[in-house]
Amino acid sequence: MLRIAVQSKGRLYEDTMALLAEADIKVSSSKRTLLVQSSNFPVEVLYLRDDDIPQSVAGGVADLGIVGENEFVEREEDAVVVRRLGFSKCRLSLAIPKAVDYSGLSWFEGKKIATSYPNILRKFMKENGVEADIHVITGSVEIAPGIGLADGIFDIVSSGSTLVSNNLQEVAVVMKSEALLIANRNMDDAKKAILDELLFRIEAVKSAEDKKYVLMNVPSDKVKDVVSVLPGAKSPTVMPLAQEGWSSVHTVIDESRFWEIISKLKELGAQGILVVPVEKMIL
Ligand SMILES: Nc1ncnc2c1ncn2[C@@H]1O[C@H](COP(=O)(O)OP(=O)(O)OP(=O)(O)O)[C@@H](O)[C@H]1O
Ligand SMILES: O=P(O)(O)OC[C@H]1O[C@H](OP(=O)(O)OP(=O)(O)O)[C@H](O)[C@@H]1O
Ligand SMILES: [Mg+2]
Repeated sequence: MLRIAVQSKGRLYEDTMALLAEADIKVSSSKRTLLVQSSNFPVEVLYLRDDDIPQSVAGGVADLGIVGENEFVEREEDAVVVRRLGFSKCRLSLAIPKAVDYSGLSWFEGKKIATSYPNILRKFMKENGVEADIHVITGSVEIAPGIGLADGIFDIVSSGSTLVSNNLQEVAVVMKSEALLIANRNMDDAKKAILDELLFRIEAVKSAEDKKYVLMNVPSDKVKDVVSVLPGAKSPTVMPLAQEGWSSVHTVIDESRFWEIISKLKELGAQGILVVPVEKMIL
């Protein structure tokens, strides 16, 4: 049995649970139980605050964890990054009041910066030869300059709307972050085998993300032209239709490319185009 540490609620929770569900790993998300066994896969989920996930994995309380890169780097715990998961994308940035005329990093010399990420900030400031006064607070960082608690902040930015509503400007991006799957260094072979199966499933889910299965009817004399405008496909499937002179063409493409080629397909006489989501893909 593998134990996987997951955020109990917050920004990571939903995408993490969705990933497990797509990998067909059933776990009830009963809010009061902190340790829940899957009913159809040898894992149990330990629900924690995200701050505690790196340490629990490094120390072996959990075998695996899903945590933001920002939190993992900040905690400086020793665990293996097994896979980047592509969700909860954000960045850690320095921001200062909008009214300030920013002159570059040296502006922060001697200034007070509020943050929940002192280790990352300290390292960055040291590398850049700036001495600042780092003030640690655990939340509501963006209001610190407005209430006179600090001159600037170092915090998570995604859309930037929290900065805007607090009259702040982003002046430097220090690191980019996304959710990571991390693992304890000392898993035994039985646990590694379960991890391999889990990774196989995650791979299948991630490969299918944004992929569409496209089916269309094409005049048989245009099949070659249609195939030549279909991007990336290894080799589309071409089948005769019952109606003579027509063929059915099937392929898998990136959703983003679909809109580029749709008009070309129509020009070539493709009809009855169906676009179907792909759930899993084993390459
Ligand atoms: N606005 C955002 N957009 C995208 N990802 C984000 C955003 N805010 C946070 N994250 C990512 O999600 C992680 C968890 O954020 P959340 O705000 O839920 O943390 P928290 O308040 O510390 O939760 P906890 O109660 O578990 O300690 C962050 O460490 C970061 O990696
Ligand atoms: O750039 P934005 O899109 O505005 O996102 C950034 C904000 O999102 C997070 O907070 P969250 O909304 O999770 O609330 P919290 O402060 O309660 O953690 C983070 O702490 C920032 O404050
Ligand atoms: Mg936290």
